[in-house]
Amino acid sequence: MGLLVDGQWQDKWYDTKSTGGRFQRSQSQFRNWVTAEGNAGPEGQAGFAAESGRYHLYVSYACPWAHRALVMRALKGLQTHIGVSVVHPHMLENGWELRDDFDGATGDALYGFSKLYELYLKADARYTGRVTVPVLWDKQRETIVSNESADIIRMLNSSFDALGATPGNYYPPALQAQIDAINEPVYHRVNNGVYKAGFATSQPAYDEAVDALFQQLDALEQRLAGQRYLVGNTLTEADVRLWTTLVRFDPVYVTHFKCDRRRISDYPNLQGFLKDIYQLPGVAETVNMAHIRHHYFRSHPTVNPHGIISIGPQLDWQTAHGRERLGERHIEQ
Ligand SMILES: N[C@@H](CCC(=O)N[C@@H](CS)C(=O)NCC(=O)O)C(=O)O
Repeated sequence: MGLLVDGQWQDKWYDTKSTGGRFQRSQSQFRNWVTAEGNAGPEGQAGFAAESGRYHLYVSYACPWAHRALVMRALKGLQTHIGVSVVHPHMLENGWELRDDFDGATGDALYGFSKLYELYLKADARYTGRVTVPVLWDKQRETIVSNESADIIRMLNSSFDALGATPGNYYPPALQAQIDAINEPVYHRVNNGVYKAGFATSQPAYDEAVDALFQQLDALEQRLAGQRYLVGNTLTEADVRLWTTLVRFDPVYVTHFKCDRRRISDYPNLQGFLKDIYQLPGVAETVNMAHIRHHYFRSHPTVNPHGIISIGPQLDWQTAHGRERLGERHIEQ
């Protein structure tokens, strides 16, 4: 685990001294936007034109943020238009490594780099910051379009439709306010909440994070009692964003990040929701549990010094979820 400082790699764990033991996630820095025609992004970001074969995703199967991008790529049927390189699950002194000596890890399909930070340096030789996945890479300009998953999934959702993407709008204009409203607490209390609990280095920091996490999961359980998805019966990006954390919860976060008040399998509605999305076409193939479990248990020596991988629960997400009773799934066109 480390970061680049003015183009130099430094092996450093997260600094929680100045924040009372609280983990703070840094902001992503590459924030350009792929649009259908190459026009500017929604907030004026530099535009890159959508073209088949031009963009490449660097992901980790372990990472919930990168997983969002893989799910959206599958829902939109973009597998033939956007290639993928998968990092090795262990993230240690060199950060993410582009090795292929673990089933499912591909190495670097474009440059043969062995470390992800080399790709960041190709985009910006003096980059300062963390070296994270996902990365959306432009093979034409040889630079990073974006390393922010929240933005990348919106680009995949809407910018590639003219190239023959699978129809479906997971961030439709009429629902954007509702999607944004639920994304906010889900991000802070759940997606990032599990990390805040797991990486806390003081009791108050941990207590705050787990309290907020389980309050939010309880609220989501209630919300999903009367509707199939987070925004009515329409499947949206908000569901994808919650789902990648739920998938990792019972097999990893309960033990490794000490999120052990309840399991997702103790929440009937969240568990049904998890299965419902898992069973969508193309989605189960994006879940690689060996990468998920090896990554977390082996990559955080401050949390799990001996790297023992726990036995873990038996998961059965292919069985009936019963969520049809709440109504038919709607996908906005
Ligand atoms: N805000 C980013 C966060 C991405 C992120 O933090 N990814 C983690 C893996 S789960 C990572 O690459 N961490 C490496 C590090 O922090 O050095 C996004 O959503 O794209």
